Amino acid sequence: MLPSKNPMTDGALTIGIVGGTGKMGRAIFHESLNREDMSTSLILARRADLLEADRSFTAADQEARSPIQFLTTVDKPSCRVMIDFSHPSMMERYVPALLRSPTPLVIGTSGVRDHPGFAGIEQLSRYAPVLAATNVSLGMSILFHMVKEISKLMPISYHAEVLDIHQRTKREAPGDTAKKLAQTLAECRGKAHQAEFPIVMNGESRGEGDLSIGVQALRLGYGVGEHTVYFAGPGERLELTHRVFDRSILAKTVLSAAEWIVDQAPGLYDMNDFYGII
Ligand SMILES: NC(=O)C1=CN([C@@H]2O[C@H](COP(=O)(O)OP(=O)(O)OC[C@H]3O[C@@H](n4cnc5c(N)ncnc54)[C@H](O)[C@@H]3O)[C@@H](O)[C@H]2O)C=CC1
Ligand SMILES: O=C(O)C1=N[C@H](C(=O)O)C[C@H](O)C1
Repeated sequence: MLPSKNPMTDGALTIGIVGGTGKMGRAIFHESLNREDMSTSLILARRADLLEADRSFTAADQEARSPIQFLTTVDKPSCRVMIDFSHPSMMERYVPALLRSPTPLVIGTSGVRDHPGFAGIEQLSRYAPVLAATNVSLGMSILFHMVKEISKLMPISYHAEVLDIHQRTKREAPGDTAKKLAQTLAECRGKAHQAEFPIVMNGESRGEGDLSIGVQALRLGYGVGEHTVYFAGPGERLELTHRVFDRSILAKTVLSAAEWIVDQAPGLYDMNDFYGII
């Protein structure tokens, strides 16, 4: 680890941001500037993104309390905790370094669990604490809890569907949260009714007695994220919606989660562990 030479940052928790050029990465960096007890020491991104973002990075560097390393590959982590909100392909650029020098990690990038690089994350979790966070919002952790409870009560004849709405440029459609909501519905409804509830993407018209759980995605506009779980039966429909209005609230939570994860024992954690939700 690089020692801090700046009295302003001595004792501060140093963070590395993978995907620091992206919407979440920038939000996390800017929130870190509001934290006296934190300091960004490393930003990892693709070369093209670093070059494109050159001007704003110069400004970011000037705004920061200590010098930032801008890297395309990490050889030795110069941070106490790494934070990854990027693309699954980025894992190969820093996970080997974290394995060599076990370093706590918060990873919120979508699609990582389906990527071969996740084996490295699982390996890392044997030596350092890792928080793999599909969705960092408190409201979303509570929504998952509600979905589990409602699934026990909802009759088998009621149809369940998930709608995922995100900004036009989001890469995944549907996203990880929507898929995980559908999996949770399938598991919990399956257990409650001793039946199989298949998951279908972009579900078309189905028979009334079809138990499948459809997942739909809309990609439009510039907002953050919105998920709705529907339960519909004769003459009624229950809708549970979670909306994020501002990325800065996600970034604040990520920093609190980073602070939390450094104090945990090695292992793979999720946001329920952070929030203390069973
Ligand atoms: N867990 C959670 O609560 C949240 C998760 N996310 C996830 O975090 C990730 C980043 O989200 P945003 O910042 O909105 O995305 P973005 O598109 O604004 O930024 C993506 C970042 O990844 C980097 N990158 C590296 N390789 C890439 C590739 N092959 N293709 C595209 N980008 C590449 C880009 O340089 C950039 O820094 C996504 O997977 C998103 O779903 C976003 C918000 C909340
Ligand atoms: O890309 C995003 O923005 C988000 N992605 C995550 C997902 O799709 O699960 C979480 C959140 O909805 C924001």
